[in-house]
Amino acid sequence: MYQNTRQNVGCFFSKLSIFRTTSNQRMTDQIYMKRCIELAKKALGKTYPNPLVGSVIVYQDTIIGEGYHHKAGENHAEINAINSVKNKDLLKESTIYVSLEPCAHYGKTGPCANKIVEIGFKKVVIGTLDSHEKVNGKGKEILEKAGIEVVSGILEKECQELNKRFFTFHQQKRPYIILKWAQSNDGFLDKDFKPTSISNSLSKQFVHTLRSEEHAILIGTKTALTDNASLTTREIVGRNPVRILIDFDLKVPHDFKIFSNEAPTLVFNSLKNSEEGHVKFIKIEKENFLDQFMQKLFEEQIQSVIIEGGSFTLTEFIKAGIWDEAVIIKNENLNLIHGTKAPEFEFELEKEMQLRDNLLYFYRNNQK
Ligand SMILES: NC(=O)C1=CN([C@@H]2O[C@H](COP(=O)(O)OP(=O)(O)OC[C@H]3O[C@@H](n4cnc5c(N)ncnc54)[C@H](OP(=O)(O)O)[C@@H]3O)[C@@H](O)[C@H]2O)C=CC1
Ligand SMILES: Nc1c(N[C@@H]2O[C@H](COP(=O)(O)O)[C@@H](O)[C@H]2O)[nH]c(=O)[nH]c1=O
Ligand SMILES: [Zn+2]
Repeated sequence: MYQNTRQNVGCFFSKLSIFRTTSNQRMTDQIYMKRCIELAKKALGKTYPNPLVGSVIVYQDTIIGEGYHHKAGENHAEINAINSVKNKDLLKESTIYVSLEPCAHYGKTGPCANKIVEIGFKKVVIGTLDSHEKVNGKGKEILEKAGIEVVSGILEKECQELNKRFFTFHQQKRPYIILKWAQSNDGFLDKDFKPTSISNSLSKQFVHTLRSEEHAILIGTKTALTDNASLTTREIVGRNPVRILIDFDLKVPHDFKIFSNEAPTLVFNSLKNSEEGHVKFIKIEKENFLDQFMQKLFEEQIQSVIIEGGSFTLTEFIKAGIWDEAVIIKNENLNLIHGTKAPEFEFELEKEMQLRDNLLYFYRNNQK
């Protein structure tokens, strides 16, 4: 009996130590995965239509290589991480961490899963599987079939959040939609229907950063006509998003800033289909507009859109429930009394931020 108890206690402690080792390993994996996410984010806004991916290579608890995907057409994260390792002899004894499942298809570069097998890594740790139809578990399968130990789902939620645009695009066959506007204390977008500066210079820089992170930016006809908006990221260093204009009757004159050669522009209209330099006109019916629009943006491979207004355009998306995030900038010291009313928007606040006298409210659509 005493012997049995000792055996049971021994068994309990050995199970506990296995549990401790596994949970320690999981915590270690999370630390390296966090670094993969950090690396991937360096290319935020620059990889379209590709996802953001980061990778680190670990040999005996030391990072010996790091890489991330910089731009579509260039090396994938894993390849950049492998290339960064000085002593390639260590690779066979190393673990490669990657925030997204290694690819299994021939795109502009060869499959990373094959490269990992060819090198013969000891272990692969994956953040999240890739729902892109060309990968979707196939990368993991290649690795496992080659006898490599694969662990997946490390910081899975964070890795999915990292590629929220990419996943929404492939799973829902539409771009990730962010609504954004600035309103006065009394709820107006402008004074007397004329362009009005509501946000301060810090918010403006913040908005230009948001613009640089998204694939495209959208405005409606009236905003283009009233504001002569350029929709660039000139307040910061960052890429200009693709500009999208809804202009059924092609009312916006060709010499307006939205047609400048600083970025490509897509004009959704009811008159013509044509490509004129960096401006593409896409014909669309008014009926059932939003569904058709989402489909056409999917065909154009637009992965995310920040919608900057005006009120009519924003409200159409809010009413249809087609949005993923919203950012509202409020200037509480400004009353405009008369003008374009801000969209009606009553959703649960996720977080807020203060930039001098501007309050920024952030929302996420949980009702999709
Ligand atoms: N403070 C802020 O953050 C912002 C302020 N503004 C201000 O807002 C004002 C303009 O806003 P608003 O008057 O609401 O106009 P919009 O800029 O939203 O333009 C509305 C027009 O766009 C076309 N359109 C857009 N979406 C759709 C759709 N889903 N279906 C059909 N047609 C569509 C229609 O054109 P058509 O009638 O030709 O068919 C519609 O009349 C401006 O004064 C501007 O300065 C604008 C943006 C942001
Ligand atoms: N007035 C206003 C905004 N207006 C938005 O910015 C667009 C102009 O962009 P750009 O031509 O690049 O300066 C304009 O058409 C409208 O969509 N945005 C804000 O953050 N705060 C503001 O106070
Ligand atoms: Zn790859």
